[in-house]
Amino acid sequence: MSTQLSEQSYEMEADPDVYKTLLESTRAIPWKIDWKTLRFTYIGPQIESLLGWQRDSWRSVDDWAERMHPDDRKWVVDFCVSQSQEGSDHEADYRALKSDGSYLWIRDVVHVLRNEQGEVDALIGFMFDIDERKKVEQERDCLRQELEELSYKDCLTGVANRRMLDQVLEQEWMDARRNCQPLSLVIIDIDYFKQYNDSFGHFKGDECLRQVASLLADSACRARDVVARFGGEEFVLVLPQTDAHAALTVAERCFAALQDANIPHPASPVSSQLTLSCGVATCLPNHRNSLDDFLEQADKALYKAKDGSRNCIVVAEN
Ligand SMILES: Nc1nc2c(ncn2[C@@H]2O[C@H](COP(=O)(O)OP(=O)(O)OP(=O)(O)O)[C@@H](O)[C@H]2O)c(=O)[nH]1
Repeated sequence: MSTQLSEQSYEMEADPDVYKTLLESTRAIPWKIDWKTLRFTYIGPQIESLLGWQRDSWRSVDDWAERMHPDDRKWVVDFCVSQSQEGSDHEADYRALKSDGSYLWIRDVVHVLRNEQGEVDALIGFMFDIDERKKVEQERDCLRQELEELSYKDCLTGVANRRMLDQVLEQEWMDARRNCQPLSLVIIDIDYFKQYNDSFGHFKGDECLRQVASLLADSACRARDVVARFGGEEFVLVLPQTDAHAALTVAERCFAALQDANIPHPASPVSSQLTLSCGVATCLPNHRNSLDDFLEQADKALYKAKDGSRNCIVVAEN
C-alpha cells in the first residue's frame, strides 16, 4: 500500500504539466534566466496581470533592470550580480515599474542552479508582490518616527522639550570636552508672565509663549544650536562651539527680536512691552568642571538679572 502511494507521488512529480500548472497558478511569479546569455528562458504568464508588461517583452536582464525604480536599480543589480557570481542564493526587495508608470514593491527570491561541473548555469526564482506589506511597514515607520519626534518636542511651542534638552546638553558637553571647544548656555525667563496671564487669560498666554519660542528659535540660528522650553515661561539656548562674546550677541539678538515684536504687557512694572531676563554662561568643559555646575552658573546669572532690574542680560563670571 505504502509502495503504491510513493509510486503515485513520483509519477505526479515527474509530470512537467503538473509543475507548469502549479507554477502558473501561484500568485508568485516564476522565472528562469540563462547565466551565459543573461536572457530569460521562462517567465510565468502572471507577470502580465501583476506589472502589465507583455510576457514576451521580458527578454534579458536589461529588461528586468530597466523596469526598476532608479533609486533601487544600482544596488539591486550590483547585489544580485555579485551574489549570483558567488553562486549564493539571495533575495532583494525593490520597486518594479508597471506598464502604467506606477511602481509596485517586489521581493525577488533567487536560486542559483549549477551544472555538473559546479559552474553557475542558470538563475531561477520567484517574484512576490509585497506592495501591501511594504506600504504598511512604511506607514508604521513614519508613525514611529513621528512619535519619536513628538516625544522630544514641547507640545505647546514646538521647540525641544526637557527630555531633549537633557540629552543635547549631555552630548554637547562631552563633545566640547573632547574637542576643547567652548559651550555656552543662555537661560531666558519671561518677566512678569503671571501678570500677563492675569491680564489676557491663559489662552493668550499660550499664544505668547509660542511667539517667544519662535523668536528665540530664529535668533539661535546655527545648525547645532538648540532652543528648549525648560519650564513654564523659561527657555534655554544651547550654543555649541560658541564663546562668551558670541553667546552675548545671541542673547542680545533675542532681546532685539522681542523688542521688534512689540508684544504689549501693560501690567508689567518694567515696561509696557513684554520683556525678558537672561543669564549667559560659557565654559570650556574639562575634567575639573561639571555640567551641573555649569547649569547652576547660568541659573545664578539669570537670578541676578531677576533680582536686579529684570529686562536685562547678566553674564556669569568665570
Ligand atoms: N499660558 C501659560 N502660562 C504658563 C504656562 N506655564 C507656566 N505658565 C505661567 O507662567 C507664570 C510664571 O509665574 P512666575 O514663576 O511667578 O514668573 P513671572 O510671573 O514671570 O515672574 P518673574 O519671572 O519673577 O518675572 C505662572 O502664572 C504660570 O501659570 C503655560 O504653558 N501657558
